[in-house]
Amino acid sequence: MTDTQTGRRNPDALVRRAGKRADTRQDQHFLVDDRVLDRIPEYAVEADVDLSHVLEIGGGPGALTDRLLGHAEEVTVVERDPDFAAHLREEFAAERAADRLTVREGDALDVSLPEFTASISNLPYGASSEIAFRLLPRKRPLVLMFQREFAERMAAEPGTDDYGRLSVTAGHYADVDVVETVPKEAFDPQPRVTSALVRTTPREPAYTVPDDAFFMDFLKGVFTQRRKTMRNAVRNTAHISGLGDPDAVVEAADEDLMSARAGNLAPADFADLATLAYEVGEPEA
Ligand SMILES: C[S@@+](CC[C@H](N)C(=O)[O-])C[C@H]1O[C@@H](n2cnc3c(N)ncnc32)[C@H](O)[C@@H]1O
Repeated sequence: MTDTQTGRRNPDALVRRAGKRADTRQDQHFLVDDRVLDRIPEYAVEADVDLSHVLEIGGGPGALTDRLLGHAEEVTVVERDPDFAAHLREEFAAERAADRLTVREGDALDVSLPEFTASISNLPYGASSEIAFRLLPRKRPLVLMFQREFAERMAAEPGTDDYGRLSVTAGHYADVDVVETVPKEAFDPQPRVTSALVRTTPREPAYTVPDDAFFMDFLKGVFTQRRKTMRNAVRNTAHISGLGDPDAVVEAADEDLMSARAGNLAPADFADLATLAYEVGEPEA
């Protein structure tokens, strides 16, 4: 199981030992490239991230979990597949690592997440955006594997085609760096797409918004009308943002911002606008 030269568990052997075929409908594409696996936690170490309690979403057979236990004091893994959750508990039970590892069987979109100091994960790509929107407001450093296009949208700058709700949300909470592109060959079974690792560093202080949930809904609304002026987008998407009086927002907001399109505004502009909208636009309670 353990490579005697590197002291690392062999990911292929872990997959075999899990005694289960990967189900790609559940986004089960496992990392089998030792060099990539070794580098992932290093991206956190080189940024001086506090690794006292690392959250891993989607542990699978445990090759990344093994690396995380090599760096973190405590690791919590959330895994939806009951067989892999049981496998992870068993795999590390015999080791001293067992008392540093908590396995939570469940869906990362609805299990309660512990207080963590960082999240390092090779995510299920089908749930990337929901998981990112769940993790970013926790304002903790993240090292996450995504589909490459998703990573590029997350890091996109205003005025580019890739810039959207995801870029604004990510840029609102954190500085975002795409630190590595990972080829399909690093996984088994191979995904159809190229992957990329993103590191986010929380902004301190973040731009403040009065209510995170309202902010997310406001962004969702105006970006569904990204080709319209903000004036029209704010008015037309009140059913999404929950604004009772969108006209009051348009009246009170800066003319230039209302004449711009969502794709050209910076994260700080959205924070200001959402704050104003929350104050004067009668959002749903
Ligand atoms: C891309 S694999 C990564 C596995 C392992 N960490 C690795 O790097 O090889 C994603 C894992 O997430 C699990 N998963 C899929 N959807 C999930 C969800 N909604 N919540 C929690 N785990 C999920 C899958 O069962 C799978 O084990």
